[in-house]
Amino acid sequence: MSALVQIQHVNKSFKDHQVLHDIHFEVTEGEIICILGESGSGKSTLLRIIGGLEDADQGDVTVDDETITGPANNLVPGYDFINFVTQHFKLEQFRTVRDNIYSVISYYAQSDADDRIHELLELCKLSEKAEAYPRELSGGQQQRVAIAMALADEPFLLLMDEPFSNLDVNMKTQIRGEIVEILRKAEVTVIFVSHDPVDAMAIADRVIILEDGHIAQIDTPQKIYQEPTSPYAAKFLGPINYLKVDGKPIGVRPEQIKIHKEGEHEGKVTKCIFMGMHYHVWLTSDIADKTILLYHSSALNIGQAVHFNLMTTEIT
Ligand SMILES: Nc1ncnc2c1ncn2[C@@H]1O[C@H](COP(=O)(O)OP(=O)(O)OP(=O)(O)O)[C@@H](O)[C@H]1O
Repeated sequence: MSALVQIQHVNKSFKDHQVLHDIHFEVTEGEIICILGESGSGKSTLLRIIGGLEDADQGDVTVDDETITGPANNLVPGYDFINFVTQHFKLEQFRTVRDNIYSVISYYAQSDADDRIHELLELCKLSEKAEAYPRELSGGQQQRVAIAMALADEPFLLLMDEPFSNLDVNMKTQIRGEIVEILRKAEVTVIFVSHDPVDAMAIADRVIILEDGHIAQIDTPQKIYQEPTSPYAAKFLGPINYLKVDGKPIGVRPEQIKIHKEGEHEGKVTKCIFMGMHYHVWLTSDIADKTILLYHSSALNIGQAVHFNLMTTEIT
């Protein structure tokens, strides 16, 4: 597969504050990429530069071999083959679902527009809601209308800024699952920004960890989880313990620590909390400066002495 998006050595400052440093990566057609980083790390600025809504100071962005330039070079910033979805998507309240989608492609010949709307309603599982108004829809259904609208004119690239951050926590998993299914079926290339590692792991083919405007790591979620190249990248995808074994510092995920009566290392339980599927257990041990977190299938007593093994590939 060829690279649809190429970002080459992009730098960006606001006054004397450099927010992006030599950003360089490619996105293959059909890939879903998540840009993950702390607040202020430069995620939205990077997304806006890719979409032509912000000027880079240096560097190049191309999408399908077309050079993307920002507002300094375009009277109307943005490109018709790149669509944005944000958490604040706006549906027209006095238009039905069908008419909201139609508003994006009203310049199509009527029969083409009707066919496309039919396809999108099916894809986004909204066929039965075609004549409903936004106020008659659930949050997830409204989100799917926003996605249908973003896909309507068949963009090459979809840019999504924190698309799931406004969702109710209880509904987030389901809605996120529905959206990713739609995006996969549509075979659209997606770059989305999030600060939530679960979004990244549940959706992305590859994750870009942005630290203070620098790319800390780009890889699959699995690889970053198992082999992070820095403590910043490691902590972003989930809790991690830093231990010292044979004089060597290593990072170990909680699920890589197994309590066993003949375990190699010793510890003492300081806290144990029931979490549904398992207990979160905290231990003190000679091999760690801070308490160690692990998951265990049954309750342990505070003060109880335990032995444990590390089932690790090392995370340094
Ligand atoms: N138009 C602007 N003018 C001046 N500074 C800006 C502008 N836009 C962003 N910044 C600054 O650039 C830095 C990066 O902002 P950006 O919004 O890209 O970060 P982010 O990672 O998306 O953060 P968040 O997760 O909070 O949205 C921040 O320090 C922000 O204050």
